[in-house]
Amino acid sequence: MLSVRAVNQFYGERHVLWNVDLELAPGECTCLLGEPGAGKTTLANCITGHLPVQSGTLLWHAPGGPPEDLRNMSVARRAALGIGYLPQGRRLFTQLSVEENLHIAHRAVNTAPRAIPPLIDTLFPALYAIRHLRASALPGVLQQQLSLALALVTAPRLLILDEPLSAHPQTPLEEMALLVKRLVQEFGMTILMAECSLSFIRKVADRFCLLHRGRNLAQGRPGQLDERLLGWMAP
Ligand SMILES: Nc1ncnc2c1ncn2[C@@H]1O[C@H](COP(=O)(O)OP(=O)(O)OP(=O)(O)O)[C@@H](O)[C@H]1O
Repeated sequence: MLSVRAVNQFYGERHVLWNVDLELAPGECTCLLGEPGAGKTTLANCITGHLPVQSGTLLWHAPGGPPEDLRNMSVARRAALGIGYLPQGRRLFTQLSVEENLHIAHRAVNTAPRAIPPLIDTLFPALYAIRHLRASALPGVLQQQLSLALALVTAPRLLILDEPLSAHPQTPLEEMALLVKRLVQEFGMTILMAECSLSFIRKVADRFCLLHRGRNLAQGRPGQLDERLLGWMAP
């Protein structure tokens, strides 16, 4: 799905990602681990196009087509290819309705007629039922569902989630884990998720990639996670 090779990124003079490699296989959930400041959000932003990379390659593998280099593509073009992003923190238009928020997110990558895909109704029936209400009028848990729905409304092939548990504190771990598993198993999405909760990672991850100070420290299956590497993580 996506091959990240030898990616380096700087903030000014500061070298933040050092020759990072990451291979995302289709239909798998890969968890990106690392201490605060390890570079997880930076890597996510390099993939979505919100940050440029200084060197390295980002190859997108579409079924049946040649690999495409993402580096010179805009955020919108990458989103149109199928990269969805749920950043940390809620980004809603609070004065607009649920439906208007979804239409804006949908239209950002799709000029097709206004329509909310059935995926949203299926995953978030309570939210869909009150889609005419203003986002500001929703209780916290439904605002969190709406921010998730905004990342999903384009039916991405690769969904990048930046610390969804801490960004959605009112959504219980079990519920979030169930959602992630449904996205992978029922809707065939590939997921890259920055996360710090080990118990959550063990529930949903097919693979992990551990960053430390911007470098790949280890990659593999969750069963290979070495507890000695993870002393900084939440249990
Ligand atoms: N806009 C910026 N300008 C300069 N330095 C930055 C910027 N954003 C992040 N950094 C620095 O880059 C490094 C990597 O930050 P990043 O946010 O990618 O880490 P992270 O692993 O996502 O951390 P967290 O778990 O706290 O979100 C950190 O040292 C951080 O201070």
